Amino acid sequence: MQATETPETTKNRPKKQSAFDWLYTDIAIDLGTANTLIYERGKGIVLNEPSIVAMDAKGGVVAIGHEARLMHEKTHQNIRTIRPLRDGVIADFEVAEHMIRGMIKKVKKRWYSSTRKMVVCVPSGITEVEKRAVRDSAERAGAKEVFLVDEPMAAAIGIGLDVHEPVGNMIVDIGGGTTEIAVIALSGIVYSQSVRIGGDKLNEVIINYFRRNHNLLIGERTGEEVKMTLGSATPLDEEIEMYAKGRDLINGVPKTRVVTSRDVREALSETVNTIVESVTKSLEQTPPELSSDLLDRGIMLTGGGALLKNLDRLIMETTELPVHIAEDPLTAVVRGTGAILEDIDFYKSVLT
Ligand SMILES: Nc1ncnc2c1ncn2[C@@H]1O[C@H](COP(=O)(O)OP(=O)(O)OP(=O)(O)O)[C@@H](O)[C@H]1O
Repeated sequence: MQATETPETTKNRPKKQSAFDWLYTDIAIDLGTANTLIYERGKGIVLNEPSIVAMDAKGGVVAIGHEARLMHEKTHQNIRTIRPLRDGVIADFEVAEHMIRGMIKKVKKRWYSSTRKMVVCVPSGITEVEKRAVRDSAERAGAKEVFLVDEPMAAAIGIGLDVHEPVGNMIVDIGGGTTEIAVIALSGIVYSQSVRIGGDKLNEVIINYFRRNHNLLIGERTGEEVKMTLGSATPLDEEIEMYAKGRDLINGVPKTRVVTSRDVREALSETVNTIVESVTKSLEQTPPELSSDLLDRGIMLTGGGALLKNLDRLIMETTELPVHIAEDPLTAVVRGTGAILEDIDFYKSVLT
């Protein structure tokens, strides 16, 4: 893909550090449950691909990212597709390492260049052991120096908030595996909550809905497509419908069923409400002075889940606070991680 210029890349062009600078690449990586994005110092976002690896029976890598996603759920016994991250954390170390290595290879300047600095974002709720696993995977994938940053902090920087200010900001980052809710002030996370519910769970709920109500077995990709097309948190001005294809569970033949946005909303409501309840719980835990900042600033939604129709409206109605969806919510975290990479000294205090 073509590199995306951001204000950080144009403002902070990398200074040459040594005569051998061209031999190295410094990167920032948003290692997500659903998508992995890479930002290269001085260039911007250079890779945005699904976090999937296709492997053969002998453990060799067949494909990574987009190509592997096309094979997902369509493989035979000699190929399997694996998503190495679950709930925001690495679930399969070996495959995660292959994936990081393969993605870095895709964006490498030259075959002989190596990765020097790597800034990686991690969910704020992960354990020290899980953090160690991320660091080890990054190092084994070739990084000489690894820096970790909490995802909501990276998201806040990515959407242009001044995280050093003595003012409270609430970020709700809804990814594939986790929802991260954090109140940030003075370069630190004052309060955070990481719920292991995200877009994947919503897909699963839709798959179960079809199984229960239509005796139809649909795949993960179809479930996600239904969610993105019809899914909503509150009634739509104009309700919509679509056809979904799958396998009939009674006679085993391929079938098509019509599904409406109303049905999908009903199926999603319990999970969506859990996300909203986590936001209200976080508000209850926010210190009063920061809480009053939120009255003016409101809540910022980032991550792909922020795009679920009317989710902002539901959170606004429930909390009675202004709710904003970040511009390009799917890239907010990597843009922030990239901004940190561009000026590590300035952002030293936000690194974990
Ligand atoms: N228009 C949309 N409506 C609803 N959900 C969407 C939409 N677009 C993307 N998503 C969902 O967003 C999720 C991916 O978001 P994102 O890339 O921010 O997650 P991630 O960083 O990979 O996950 P995590 O942060 O949990 O590790 C997927 O579950 C995807 O289905």
